[in-house]
Amino acid sequence: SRKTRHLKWDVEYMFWSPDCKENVVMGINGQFPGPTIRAKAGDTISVLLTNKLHTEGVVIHWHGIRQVGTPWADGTASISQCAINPGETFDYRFIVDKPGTYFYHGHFGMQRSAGLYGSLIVDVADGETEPFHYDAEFNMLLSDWWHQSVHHQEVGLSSKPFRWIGEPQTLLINGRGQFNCSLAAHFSNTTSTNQCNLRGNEQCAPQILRVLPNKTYRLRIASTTALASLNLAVGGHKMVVVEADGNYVQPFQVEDIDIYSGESYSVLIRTNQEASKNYWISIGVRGRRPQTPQALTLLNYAPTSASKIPFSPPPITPTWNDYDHSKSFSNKILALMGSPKPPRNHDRRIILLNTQNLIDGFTKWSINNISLHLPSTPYLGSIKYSLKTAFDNKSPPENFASDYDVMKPPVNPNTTTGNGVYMLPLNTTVDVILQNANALEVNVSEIHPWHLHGHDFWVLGYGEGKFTKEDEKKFNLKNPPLRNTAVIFPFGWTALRFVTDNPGVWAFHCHIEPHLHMGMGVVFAEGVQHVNGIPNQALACGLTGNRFMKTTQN
Ligand SMILES: O=C1O[C@H]([C@@H](O)CO)C(O)=C1O
Repeated sequence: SRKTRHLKWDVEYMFWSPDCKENVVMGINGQFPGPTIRAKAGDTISVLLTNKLHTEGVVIHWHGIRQVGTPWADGTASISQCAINPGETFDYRFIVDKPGTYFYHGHFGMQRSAGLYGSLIVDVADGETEPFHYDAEFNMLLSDWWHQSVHHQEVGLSSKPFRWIGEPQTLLINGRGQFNCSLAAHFSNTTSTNQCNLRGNEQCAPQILRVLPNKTYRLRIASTTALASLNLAVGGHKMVVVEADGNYVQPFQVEDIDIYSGESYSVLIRTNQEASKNYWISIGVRGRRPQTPQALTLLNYAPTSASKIPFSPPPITPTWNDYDHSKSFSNKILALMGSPKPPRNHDRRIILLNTQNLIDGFTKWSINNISLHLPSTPYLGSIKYSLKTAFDNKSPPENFASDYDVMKPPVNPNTTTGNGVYMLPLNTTVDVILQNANALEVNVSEIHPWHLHGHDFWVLGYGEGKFTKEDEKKFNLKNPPLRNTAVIFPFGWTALRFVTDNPGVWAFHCHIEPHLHMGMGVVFAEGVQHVNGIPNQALACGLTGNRFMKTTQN
């Protein structure tokens, strides 16, 4: 019984107190985070999205949904569609074909950082079952929050001298965090932290996970952070990881999980601990020197009162730069037996060097020495209709200079902007090697979670230093996990493989919002001549606007 789920959404700015301090957030239908979409695999989602912002366009990306046959609904401004103007409505209509834990978010400017996000949960189709058992589930959408407005942040990032956004003030769980107090001040040895005095009905009050003893719970955890890499632990409870980015994985047990921006996991916990106690769920920052307190909430065993403080302090986040811990977690993620396997060989290999650079003194990120600057006409229309002046037709480089030292800052940090695309013919197997490098400062290389639109890819492996031809011998072709986001570790590389079976124009970028703003992404155009039925409204701007707005359907 496949059905179409019709939703009507208004996007607007509103006052909200995500971390007990009032601010302006982007909300949907008066809610922050936006409404959770719940559907069954095979359903069609139709979101009639009205832009109620007074002076800005908006688009929404359905993160992890491949948009097979509907590339114009991917919600990427300048890539798959024109931004929706104030007062206008766009119908996002697409099929959710695979069960899993997903989310949606703004993909124009830094609107995701401004709070434009929500959860998208796809259950198995009627008559199907998940390959694991659980009694009930909870949904946890993780994000990070700054007090400075996103406009202020964008101007700082685009200024000379560069002004970095710094670390977040607060981590949020389902849009809720505490800035000026702690739920666990009792356990703190500093007196500067106040114990929170919340009634529970505040916008910043934590959502408590109420559980029954001796049951199995599925925690659906997704991260839409603007910057922070996170680690999550449940005091006194082990977790069994069963899903990653909407794909089943070989179950494995851990004490804590790392989750990077753009990723999602399902973990199972068994409520087999003493039922007269409560337990902390704690989330802390990884990969960057933290200046943000842990996010906390409670696992509350019925019938114990939720106001009973746990017996033990919150689980401690592993040291921020303990990358061995992170790598060990990443290497445990393997596809569940029976999952689709990658082709044995690749047709094309694209190596992408990630560097921090300067353009006329402005700080940028570049891929093979080009910092992405999106054109005003969306690629989907300009490629489909061969509007050659819409963007740079020269293909971007597929590799970088062989003498480049990834362990040192760039010898010549100067670079240029560009908007060229990688043209990918249909039905080819593409390998992408993401190569990390030293940033502008000596001995600094950062984590970058890379997200691909329109596809899942197989993660064939991670390695240290510069990728060499020898490294491909170590690729996992047996049970590599399918994902839509994969991290590159400092001074390392990550190898991905995917098959070009989905006509459209797909962004592939660092999911750290300020890094994308600074140019850290590329664009793949895949069999665009096979795309038919682009709604007029998706192209009503730039050169396609001039050309096509008079006809009814392209
Ligand atoms: O893009 C970034 O800029 C800063 C720093 O490199 C310069 O201030 C930082 O930590 C980033 O991730």
